[in-house]
Amino acid sequence: MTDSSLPLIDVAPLVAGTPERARVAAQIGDACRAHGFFYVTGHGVDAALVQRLEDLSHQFFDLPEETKMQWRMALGGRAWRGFFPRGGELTSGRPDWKEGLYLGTELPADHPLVQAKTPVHGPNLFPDVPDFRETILAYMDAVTQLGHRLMEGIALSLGLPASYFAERYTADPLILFRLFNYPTQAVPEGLDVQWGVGEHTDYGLLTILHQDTVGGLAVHTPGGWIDAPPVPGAFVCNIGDMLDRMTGGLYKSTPHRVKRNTSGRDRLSFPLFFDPNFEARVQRIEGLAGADALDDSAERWDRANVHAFSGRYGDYLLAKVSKVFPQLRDEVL
Ligand SMILES: O=C(O)CCC(=O)C(=O)O
Ligand SMILES: [Fe+2]
Repeated sequence: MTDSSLPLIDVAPLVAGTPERARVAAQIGDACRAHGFFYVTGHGVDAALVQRLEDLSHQFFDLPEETKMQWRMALGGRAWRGFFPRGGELTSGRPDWKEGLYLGTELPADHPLVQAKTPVHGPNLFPDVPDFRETILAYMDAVTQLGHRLMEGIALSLGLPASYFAERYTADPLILFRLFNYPTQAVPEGLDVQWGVGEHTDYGLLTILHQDTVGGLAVHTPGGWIDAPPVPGAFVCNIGDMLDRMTGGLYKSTPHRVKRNTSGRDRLSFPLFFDPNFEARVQRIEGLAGADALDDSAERWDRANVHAFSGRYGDYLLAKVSKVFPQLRDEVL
């Protein structure tokens, strides 16, 4: 256990594909039914790679804002990539007190999906910090591989074949990745900021998050808000709206938020969103016991009923993202 009540799961057998992975899958299943949040260790992602990404991210965020604005999101166009400044992203209409770099699977300009102007697909806007590009790409690759293994565990935990999600949704997953910096600096007078990130659920299947040692993430469990403090060497995983939708609410996408950082040190966090392919049509999994697909919109942060959604994952995502970055909506939609 950790010093919060979220479970810590050693996923080494799942990563290695040994028979003990059934036991790991059962632990993941318990966590998804109880909280939708868990920590993973034994994940095989190189600690030195994670440390290198932290060091380079500090180098980047320590640059003057006008330098970082050379890589601003407006220049990323439909690919939805690049830097956004403090207060530049909204949750439920209010600015969050964080800055970030939006990234995703690196696709060249002549890739068919980019040629077809598919939103959120394209080349990244890599800042001019030595080794940053290579480190980001290596990290996204390693954590995406982990995402495939964790989805196998989630499938097994539902009594499905390990390849269930890969066959339907994630052979070519949509990977969005963000580097966030939560500045410890005070919020300027007159800006209506309450949180580092306001309460929300994630949109897709599974989020795999590295956070540094500062802390601030909290999870809204059925029993109330609990902290998800940093656990050295562990990733925090949580399930998103599409898994809630597919499982008929058996695995809930759990609301979470990040406190404003007043620690005296900037806080870094790196969420990687492992999501269905943009074109995938999201369907309910047949025959799951206990899945009642209850409309819980009255209690949800966004008052939405995820079970009423049908269509392409990409459409769900775009509808959400345009609320977060209203200024980019016209560019992309
Ligand atoms: O920074 C964190 O700890 C969480 C960020 C988050 O919830 C998100 O980006 O969806
Ligand atoms: Fe989140």
